[in-house]
Amino acid sequence: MRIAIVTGASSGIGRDFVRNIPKVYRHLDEIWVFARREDRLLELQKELEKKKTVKLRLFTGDLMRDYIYERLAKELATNNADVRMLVNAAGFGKYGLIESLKEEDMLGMIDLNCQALTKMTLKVLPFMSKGSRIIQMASAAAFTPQPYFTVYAATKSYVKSFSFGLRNEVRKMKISVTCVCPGPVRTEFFGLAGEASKYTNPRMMTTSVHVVREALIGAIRRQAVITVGPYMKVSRVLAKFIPDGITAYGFQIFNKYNN
Ligand SMILES: NC(=O)C1=CN([C@@H]2O[C@H](COP(=O)(O)OP(=O)(O)OC[C@H]3O[C@@H](n4cnc5c(N)ncnc54)[C@H](OP(=O)(O)O)[C@@H]3O)[C@@H](O)[C@H]2O)C=CC1
Ligand SMILES: CC(=O)[C@H](N)C(=O)O
Repeated sequence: MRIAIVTGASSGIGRDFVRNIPKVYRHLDEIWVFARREDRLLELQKELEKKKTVKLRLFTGDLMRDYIYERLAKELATNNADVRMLVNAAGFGKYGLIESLKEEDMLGMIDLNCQALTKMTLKVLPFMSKGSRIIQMASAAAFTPQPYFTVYAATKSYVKSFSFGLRNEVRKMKISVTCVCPGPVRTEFFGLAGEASKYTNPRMMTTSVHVVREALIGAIRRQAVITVGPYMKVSRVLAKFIPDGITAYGFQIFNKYNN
């Protein structure tokens, strides 16, 4: 069975991947979608049923718990799955001073953004074959440390580094890995992130549809990294030349100025 797997499918970027993957992969049998909110996944399933594009198989549950990977491992094996595309889009960020954030949220970002993404990749990789593609959602926050988004930015640096390392390891299997680094995107992310939206320039905001389009084009071309939008492209170049200490200090000043 030829499938795609998408985490974070109940909203934002992940949901738009599910809507758009069938346009570029026309011979998929199913897309397996992961998120905690079953009502959202059922809505998406109905939407795709109406369009008669591809069947969705729902994996409702928490990616920070083991049961979801146990079910996945069983279903991959029993369905003789050939995973053509894996998209790791589940993630969250909490903005604020370290001492004001809850420890469980900070550790949760590491668990979901890094550990769950890694676990999903490791579980799925043996079921991928020549020509398969992996898309990892990082962020422009991966380019440099960001005070007040400290843990979130650190998790995204991990995703970027993991993606580059993995890309080189799986090249011999003809599997490609693309790391996607958008700036701010208008999704539910900012509803959960705390005050992050207060410091976000609306002109820099883009849509999840735009991010997904760029990501899918980049993945088809087997690009290593996709930086979405002109501001983020400039940030990426600057981050290569300006020492981390200076950019981190810049973020801190900017946020103080806004307080
Ligand atoms: N929005 C932005 O500005 C940017 C986002 N990104 C990254 O893109 C990715 C997608 O973000 P975006 O679409 O904006 O955010 P959303 O908040 O819209 O979506 C997050 C998704 O992750 C899922 N999720 C969260 N926690 C868990 C969990 N414990 N187990 C399973 N699923 C979970 C949510 O589903 P549910 O709640 O139903 O479980 C939801 O489907 C993230 O990795 C984010 O860091 C990168 C750059 C910019
Ligand atoms: C939330 C994000 O990841 C975004 N790149 C930002 O820094 O606002």
